[in-house]
Amino acid sequence: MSELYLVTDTDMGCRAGHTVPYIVEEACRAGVRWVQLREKTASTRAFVELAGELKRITQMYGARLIINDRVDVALAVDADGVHVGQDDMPHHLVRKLIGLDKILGLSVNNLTELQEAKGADIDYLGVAAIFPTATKQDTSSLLGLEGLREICRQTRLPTFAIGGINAGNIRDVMRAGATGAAVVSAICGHPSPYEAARELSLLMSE
Ligand SMILES: Cc1ncc(COP(=O)(O)OP(=O)(O)O)c(N)n1
Ligand SMILES: Cc1nc(C(=O)O)sc1CCOP(=O)(O)O
Ligand SMILES: [Mg+2]
Repeated sequence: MSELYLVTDTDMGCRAGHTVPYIVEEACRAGVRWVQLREKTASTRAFVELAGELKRITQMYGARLIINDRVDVALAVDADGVHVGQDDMPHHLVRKLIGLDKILGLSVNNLTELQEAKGADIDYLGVAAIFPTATKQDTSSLLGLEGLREICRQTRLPTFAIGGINAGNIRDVMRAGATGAAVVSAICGHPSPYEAARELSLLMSE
């Protein structure tokens, strides 16, 4: 199964002429099985409606739907899980709210945060940021491939690298020991999300 993880961006999709449901369906058609709905400015109503639409699409393809930051939205649409970072709701409270059966992802940006996450009831780590990215403004300092390699070496949890990953560097990311790679612009900003996802999947399995 492809461990390519699509994180959505409505504005970026719009600029490329795509809606988020279109991007998600094309990516799923290309084999993507991890989808995170990330909406930083949408109203709660719009967020829930989009999440419901993505739930139908991801279910059709057997892909997981993860909701960024918002436990309430995840619960409202019975999503597969939630992804939180260091400034979001603490992961132990998220776990309490979503229950044991849902997927919980946590961002770690350095080795200290990795240590703090030891023993926590989380299912995977988002390891960030690997390379420079224009997609998120408030990123932590860059880990680079060396930082990624060290974090992967020190954990048994699945690791999804994120930040500036594209067709030119995804093989290096996988060689550094990541379980998978999470991307926004490489798929959402591409003229063909299907072709982009196919190429990335092929490269990461080489
Ligand atoms: C897979 C994955 N990894 C990291 C992040 C970043 O989460 P966070 O630090 O909470 O930042 P925002 O995405 O909420 O801006 C992620 N979303 N997904
Ligand atoms: C959602 C997200 N989190 C990051 C972090 O550093 O925590 S970087 C990022 C966006 C990654 O976008 P792109 O694939 O276009 O570089
Ligand atoms: Mg967050």
